[in-house]
Amino acid sequence: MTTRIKKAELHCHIEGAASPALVKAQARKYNADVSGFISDDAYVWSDFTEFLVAYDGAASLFRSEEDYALLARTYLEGIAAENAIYAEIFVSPDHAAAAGLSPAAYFDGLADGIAAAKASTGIECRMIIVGVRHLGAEKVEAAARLASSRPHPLITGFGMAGEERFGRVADFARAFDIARDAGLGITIHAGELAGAESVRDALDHVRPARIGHGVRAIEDKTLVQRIADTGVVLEVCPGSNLALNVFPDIASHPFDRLRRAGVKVTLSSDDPPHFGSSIGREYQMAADAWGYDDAMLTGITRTSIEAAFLDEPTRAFLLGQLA
Ligand SMILES: Nc1ncnc2[nH]cnc12
Ligand SMILES: [Zn+2]
Repeated sequence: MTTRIKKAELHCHIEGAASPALVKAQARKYNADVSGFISDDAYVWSDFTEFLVAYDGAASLFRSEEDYALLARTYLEGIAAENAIYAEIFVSPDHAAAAGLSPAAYFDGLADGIAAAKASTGIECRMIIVGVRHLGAEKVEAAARLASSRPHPLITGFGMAGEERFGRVADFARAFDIARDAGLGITIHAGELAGAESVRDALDHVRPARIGHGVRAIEDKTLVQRIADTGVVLEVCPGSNLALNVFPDIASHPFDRLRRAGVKVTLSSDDPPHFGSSIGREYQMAADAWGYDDAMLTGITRTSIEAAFLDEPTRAFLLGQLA
């Protein structure tokens, strides 16, 4: 069993971490109807486009600092119970604004939840502001400018999520230049819904430290070698890739092939309750599918913490817990 392995998660959308039960409680609080995307305590969607509708619907029910503090604390205490010692969460000011929350209230609410979970479990957490690709380059640049103002000490990165098939990566290059120039860690979703060319574009135009997913790079051997040579870290989310049918089954998932090719791979759950997953389940699935032992899995956690958008003292402290 992998329960005793110390874990880390680099790729989890905080609005996507809200369980159906929590969203239903929020719906009662705000007298909202969620039957369009929740049924029998499960999210209801059949493809990525419908997933985004459910995601946005859930996000719309977190409307105050207290709501977000509850969401962050619930998620972090839940993964700490699975022996996670570190997490980075994607936070979306565009979703908060759509729910009527200012960036400051959004970040303060999340930070309150992060502090509460750290006090109760010791888990460390940092935030990555994401632009939403299908809202267009102007909105993503606005998110990058917000991130570059360094609005909260726990915000250490900038990324982009949303519909990968919208627009071209080059359209967003300026947003990433703004964020990189402000000293933020850079990650971008690529190679999930679009193929190897999406990953190549991300490397060429964004020069990220990490790529969200990146798994369809496997379609191009020279690209895999380029990723291995450059040391760009992949935030791999196998449960998400199976649920969204990026790959039909775990046997065809390229996680282990990428690792054997020298690519730095990590494990995350992306939007855990949507995909019937959690960081604990991702580690167990890796152990079951690819025969990873405790040392291998701890090595994956070490890769995550080495790639984390973190200050060095905190990184050293976390790595010390793996020794
Ligand atoms: N898997 C995913 N891909 C792109 N955008 C997302 N937002 C939340 N989950 C996502
Ligand atoms: Zn994601």
